[in-house]
Amino acid sequence: MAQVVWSIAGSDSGGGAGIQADIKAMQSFGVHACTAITALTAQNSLGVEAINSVATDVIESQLQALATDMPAKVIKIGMLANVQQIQLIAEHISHYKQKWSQPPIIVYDPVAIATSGDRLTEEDTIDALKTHLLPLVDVITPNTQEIQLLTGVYLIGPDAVREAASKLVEMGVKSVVVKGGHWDYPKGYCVDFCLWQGQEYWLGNETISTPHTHGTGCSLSSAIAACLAKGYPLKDAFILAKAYINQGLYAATRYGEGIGPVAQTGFPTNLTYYPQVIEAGSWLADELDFAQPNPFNFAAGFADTNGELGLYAVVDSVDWVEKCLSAGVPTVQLRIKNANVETLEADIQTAITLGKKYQSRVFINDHWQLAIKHGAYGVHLGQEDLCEANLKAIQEAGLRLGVSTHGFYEMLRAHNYRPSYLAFGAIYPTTTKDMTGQIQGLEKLSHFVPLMAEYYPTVAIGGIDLSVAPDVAKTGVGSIAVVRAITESEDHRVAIEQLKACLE
Ligand SMILES: Cc1ncc(COP(=O)(O)OP(=O)(O)O)c(N)n1
Ligand SMILES: Cc1nc(C(=O)O)sc1CCOP(=O)(O)O
Ligand SMILES: [Mg+2]
Repeated sequence: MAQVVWSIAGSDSGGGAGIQADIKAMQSFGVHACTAITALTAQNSLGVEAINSVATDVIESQLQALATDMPAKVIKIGMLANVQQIQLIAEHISHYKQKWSQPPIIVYDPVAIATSGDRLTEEDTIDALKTHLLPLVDVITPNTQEIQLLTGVYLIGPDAVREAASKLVEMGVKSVVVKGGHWDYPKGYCVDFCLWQGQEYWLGNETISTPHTHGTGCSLSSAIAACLAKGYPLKDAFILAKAYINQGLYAATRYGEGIGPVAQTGFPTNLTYYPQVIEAGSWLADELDFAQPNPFNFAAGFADTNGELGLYAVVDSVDWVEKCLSAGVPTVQLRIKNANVETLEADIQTAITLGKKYQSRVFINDHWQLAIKHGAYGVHLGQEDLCEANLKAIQEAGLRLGVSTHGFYEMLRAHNYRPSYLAFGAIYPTTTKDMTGQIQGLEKLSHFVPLMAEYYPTVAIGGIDLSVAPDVAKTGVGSIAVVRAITESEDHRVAIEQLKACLE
């Protein structure tokens, strides 16, 4: 059954923003949208002609009907027309947070000013928002004007964005997404910011040239709400919502004489629409003056693997490397954790030699210095390793680079480095490694693969065994990486043959 998401917002008679946009955006991400309407605006593509706010008892009756039968996983709040409405909504949200067995996640889009420049709320609402609503908000999604209105910080650069976001956190908001659509900094680019769990995330793409941007704010926050309801972490919801808006801007058309609405298309399936993760070392990061801890850290474009990797065994000893290679596994990774310093280098050297003997690919996990020293086929690195490893040295030595990813954000971050392959995990729960909170499932895998398969060999890892390998293979992923399905099998040769057959 689809997850339920509520939108508490105003109706846009022009059909491009407000409740109308929210329902369409939520539907695009496969959740069920319920609504409580706060105002009936009279709008068209030329602007706002009237705001007819809904009486608080009428709003309350809508909330009551929903709460008794269709509680929401996520509640998106948009336009609140006056102080009475803010107080009413805050009281109800506070009650849901305390009383519901699963407290809802609150996404608040502080709709104060429409894209047309028209004000949508009464002047005295700002204080009421700060007092009553903001302390209940999990994710706030202001545009640059709205964040200025709420915090008094004028957004002249990235440090000002950070400062404004911190002020919102001081006001009680848990996470902040700042929409850069009106920012134009650096010139010609649209840069967005997210502060989540104390970490900052920056996304950027070239500004998409269209006048038809009506409803982008509402749609972005609704897409975020829908993705949160689907279980995506905020950093992934942020990326997906941004890609959704970009896709919609490319397809936007006019319906009246003025500004047309952003098109409401489906789940973004083309990498062209996805923003770039802005990281130290990249051109956009330099423009934004990001500090770069290690100059050697950034390198893009690694040697290729000449095709998909097939069955991929991840093992922790030279003995297992040889057993897998001799049984016909085309790709093997030596993954030694808590290494014995006395034997580590010899083990890595032997594994590399075995790879050459069997003319198969042997990747070395983590120990990139030894992998370079002994001429390995490739190294496999995790996301944290990307900040520490000398990527330039790996690239210049001609080693292949495989990178682990867990979700959309990490996938796009890895894409900055143009590695030799991308691994997606953990697809299923596993006992081999603690992957709490990082289980992706088949639905997400089936989004990752078509996005990336055109550019990289793809690998699925985590909890994969013979019982699920055929389903995993159906996503089109080029390789299945396993630990226990081989090392804990009764007969590794039989297991290897059966797993290989799933990929054929
Ligand atoms: C093929 C493949 N995919 C993912 C991983 C995990 O790598 P990493 O994130 O570096 O974690 P550790 O393996 O080091 O615990 C992998 N090893 N192989
Ligand atoms: C080493 C590893 N990395 C993962 C990731 O998702 O990055 S999951 C994983 C463990 C895979 O072991 P098994 O096949 O026994 O479940
Ligand atoms: Mg590692």
